[in-house]
Amino acid sequence: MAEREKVLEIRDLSISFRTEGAKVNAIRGVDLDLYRGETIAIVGESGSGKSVTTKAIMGILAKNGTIDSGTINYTWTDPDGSKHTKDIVKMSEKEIQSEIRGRKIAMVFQDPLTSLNPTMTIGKQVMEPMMYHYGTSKEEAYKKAVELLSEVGITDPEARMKNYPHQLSGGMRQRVVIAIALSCDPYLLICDEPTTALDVTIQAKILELIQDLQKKKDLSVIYITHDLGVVAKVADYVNVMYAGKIIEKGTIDEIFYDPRHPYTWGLLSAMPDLDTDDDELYTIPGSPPNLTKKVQGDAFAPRNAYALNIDLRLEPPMFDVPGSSSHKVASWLMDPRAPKVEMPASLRNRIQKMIKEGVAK
Ligand SMILES: Nc1ncnc2c1ncn2[C@@H]1O[C@H](COP(=O)(O)OP(=O)(O)OP(=O)(O)O)[C@@H](O)[C@H]1O
Repeated sequence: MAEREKVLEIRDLSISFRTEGAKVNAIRGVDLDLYRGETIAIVGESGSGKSVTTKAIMGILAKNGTIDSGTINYTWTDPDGSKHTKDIVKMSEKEIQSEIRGRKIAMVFQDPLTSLNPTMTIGKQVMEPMMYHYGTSKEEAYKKAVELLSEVGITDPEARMKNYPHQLSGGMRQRVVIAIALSCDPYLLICDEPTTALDVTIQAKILELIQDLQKKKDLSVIYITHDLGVVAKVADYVNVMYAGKIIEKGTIDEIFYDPRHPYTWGLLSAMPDLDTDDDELYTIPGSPPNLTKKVQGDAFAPRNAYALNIDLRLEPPMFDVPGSSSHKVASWLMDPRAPKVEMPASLRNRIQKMIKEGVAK
């Protein structure tokens, strides 16, 4: 197997927001790795910090946000084979704008309407980034834009170039957004709930499209999503976030078939499947902690039926799951001295079923 090439390495990232009267400690020491051609997913409930983490990578934090500590090292290889690494945290807005955002790293958001300009033709919107970042001539950009639209599955691309976003369906608009994202040949694509706003049948097509393009262009992809069904289809590695921290990470099989953190158990139990009625769906009791207050011990402890005494006092470190180099869990239950705790029987059954059906890709 070829050696894996790391493209992104986040270490100890902490981000806070100033709000009226209080500081929100939204991201509390995140470590994340991404390799070329691979896909990672960041999952977790609303407010766990998925978007803020990826926005920091793109240098688009809200004005009231500050990176308090950490590094976001991005590595790329130039056409001459030379390797470069830069810490995005230390780059100026101007550098990020010209080198990173929309060029080496591109993003696809949930709602294509918010990322498209309603007053500009599709063609102009696909052409502009190439002309801005690479100084591509208008003629060349036009040619490339038509090619890109056809590559993302838009039929009659020359006619579509003249259309405005409202003249296209939701799925088609998302294809245009993907074409724009790919127009500057990025290394890394960040997809923030890319299919949530779309019909189920269209969802599957868009995911397939992203996967095909990823293979063709050897892209690294980060998905952020609530939807574990999407994760199972696309991800190689999963990072589970809770209250601004990654609390479990591993390969797709490790997270879906051998989850260890009670929060991950909760997320998997809450995942709808074809046999579950919506009204019998499990929800994790309680709500996430207030991040304006100092979190004492394990942030999940108050919602955790398996919490130990130590969870209320001390924050758990990342434990390695024995026998795996990729599976890591921040829970005192992983300490060799902890009592042995089994996941709920209903989840165990569910996982058996998932294994049988081969739910994870
Ligand atoms: N500009 C801001 N000002 C204050 N707090 C913010 C700001 N942006 C984000 N936060 C807080 O940071 C935390 C993480 O938010 P984030 O949007 O990353 O969550 P998320 O996991 O992406 O949620 P969702 O799935 O709903 O998008 C939340 O507590 C949120 O309220």
